[in-house]
Amino acid sequence: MGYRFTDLTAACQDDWRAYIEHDFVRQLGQGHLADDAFRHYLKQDYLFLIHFARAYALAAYKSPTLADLRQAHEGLKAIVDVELELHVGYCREWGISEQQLAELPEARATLAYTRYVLDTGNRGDLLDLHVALAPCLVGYGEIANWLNAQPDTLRGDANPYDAWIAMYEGEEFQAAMHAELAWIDARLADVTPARFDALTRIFRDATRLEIDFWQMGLDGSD
Ligand SMILES: Cc1ncc(C[n+]2csc(CCO)c2C)c(N)n1
Repeated sequence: MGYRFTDLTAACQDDWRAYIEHDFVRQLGQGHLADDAFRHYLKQDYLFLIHFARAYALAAYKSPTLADLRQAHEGLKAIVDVELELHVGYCREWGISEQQLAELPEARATLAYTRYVLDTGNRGDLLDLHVALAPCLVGYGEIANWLNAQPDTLRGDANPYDAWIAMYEGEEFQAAMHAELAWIDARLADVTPARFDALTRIFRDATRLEIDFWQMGLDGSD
């Protein structure tokens, strides 16, 4: 007993590295990711964010305390009022209109990942749901930090994806990531080994679905 978040990543180290260091991420960092791969990713990510907002609404429903309810409410507001607006603006810069976003067919990788998270939250409790969301929240912060540690990562105007890296290395996002880590660490401190194994399965599934999401971007698959 006395588990921490790092025990989850350690328990599925190969999948976690395959997610953080995926070819999509490497190519984005080096600035030579194909435009169309990034556009496909951006479009599907719009749908992903909508379902992610629903997952925060589910977290509100699953909240046993006022503090948890407030946290879920803040997360939902941040996605609906800020992130989705930013995303729509970012898509526009990449030539994707709001009309196009509204009419998008959902790719299988998006369907699989988002519905998996919602189903896990429905079946389980608030900790199950947070663990299903963790690869998304914590992973993107770690990806930005990993990219910054690579000598072949290109920063500034020379890299068309610089703004993407900047968003996730930014103070605000990194602070949200650390708050989530602290929340999960506090909950994991007193789970049993059997419960930790069950949470590890959720974390691994969600991490593998993140890998599929990157691969969908590279392959342009629907
Ligand atoms: C497939 C996919 N996975 C993770 C993220 C990152 N992300 C989405 S919502 C959110 C938290 C916002 O409060 C974060 C970090 C993404 N955009 N797309």
